[in-house]
Amino acid sequence: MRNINNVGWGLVILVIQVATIGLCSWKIQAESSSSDVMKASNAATLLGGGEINEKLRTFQTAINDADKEKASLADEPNGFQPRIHKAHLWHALEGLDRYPNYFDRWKSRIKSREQSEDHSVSHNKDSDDEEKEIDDLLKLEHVLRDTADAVRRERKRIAQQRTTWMQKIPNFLQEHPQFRKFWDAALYGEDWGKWCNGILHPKVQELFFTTNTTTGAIQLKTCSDATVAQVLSGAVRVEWNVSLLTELLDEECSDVYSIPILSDAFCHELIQLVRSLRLFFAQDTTIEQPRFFSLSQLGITWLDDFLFRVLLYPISIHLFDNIHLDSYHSFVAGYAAQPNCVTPRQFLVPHTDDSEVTLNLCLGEKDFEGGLLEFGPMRGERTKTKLQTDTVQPRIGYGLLHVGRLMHQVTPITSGDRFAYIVWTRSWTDTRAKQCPCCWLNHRKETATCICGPQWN
Ligand SMILES: O=C(O)CCC(=O)C(=O)O
Ligand SMILES: [Fe+2]
Repeated sequence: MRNINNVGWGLVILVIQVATIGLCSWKIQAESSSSDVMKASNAATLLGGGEINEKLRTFQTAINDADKEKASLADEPNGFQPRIHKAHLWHALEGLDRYPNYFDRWKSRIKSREQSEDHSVSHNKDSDDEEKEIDDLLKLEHVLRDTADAVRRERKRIAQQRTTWMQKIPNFLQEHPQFRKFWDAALYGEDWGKWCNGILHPKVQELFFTTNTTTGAIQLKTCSDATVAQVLSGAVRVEWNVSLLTELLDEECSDVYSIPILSDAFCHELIQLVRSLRLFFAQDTTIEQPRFFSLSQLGITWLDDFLFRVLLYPISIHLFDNIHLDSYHSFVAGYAAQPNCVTPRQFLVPHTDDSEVTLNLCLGEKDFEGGLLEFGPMRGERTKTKLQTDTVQPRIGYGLLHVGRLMHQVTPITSGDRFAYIVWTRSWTDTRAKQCPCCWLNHRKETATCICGPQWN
């Protein structure tokens, strides 16, 4: 384990790869090229941003086997299939307002195909084309409406699921009154002393908090006037200075940092809570069972708020090249050699997370064996293809911070139970906004086959 001081901050900065033709640069490029064309030619003949955007498409319908079935269901004389080809949907969404001639691309193609297919039939081609154009617009509208409906249905399902779970909590607390404090709203508004009492790891306590010599109140060092409620709600932002963080963070392996967060005792209490909740819910056959519990979704939001606002948000700014996180999702994952409903995993395959930055906080239990974390290369980097054997032994109460793009896996657990409190965070302004998500997922470096690439624009 290396102290972060030794590696220097230059090395810890994650270089986010920006796609050669990222969305933003693509827009700027398209606009400036079109204005050049506008100047050089007769503006009246150029519609929708200039001829560079109105060039004839040479799109070939190339669909894989899985899509063939769907395709056969679609009544497609002209190849415009926004449900199947995301490029069609993308261009219609991005292009319609800026390129009013969008559908003419397809119209011209249909026209030439029809002409070459049937020279003998003589009917009014212009009106046929117009019908197809309208047909395409309707098709697009249907796809958009169906997608919006699916999103609405999913949101409703999740909201109902949460309501059902929340309605069960009073019964749970009647059976398990010892867990009432987790739902105690007073924790939000009270002074920081409560945080130091039993919840936090002593090292965090010592470095993050200070005692006001006149009032005796415990305060957060870097914004001493802020109350717990102000910080947890995001009304007051926490900013950690580099020297404080260097004292607290260790680099466990390349691009993975550890930080002490929770006390052993509190980790143990959390495990008891999760175990009891799972067993309580499992008795109820009338409700949909969550695979993993998210404490926030069950009404305990203060812990996630604390992890996000006091640690993840301010630390990511320093650690991961000025990433500004804006949302989070957390869950507690349980592992055992013989998986069961409380600990459904035995190991975890190599993967990357659906997150910008991940916090992986080990809760224990004590003495579990196996369940090591192995970290590999960054997704999108071609150079290393095999998962490296950078192994990290999770420590109770310690969190590991890494970007979601870093490959990782969990080795099989051989004895005992292992629980990890995982927080996935997202940011609208970082990797996902700068790089085409599809290229990112497919390790694609060249843009030739990307719908954001030049041949499409
Ligand atoms: O259990 C762990 O330590 C890792 C879990 C994880 O990577 C995940 O759920 O995405
Ligand atoms: Fe993961």
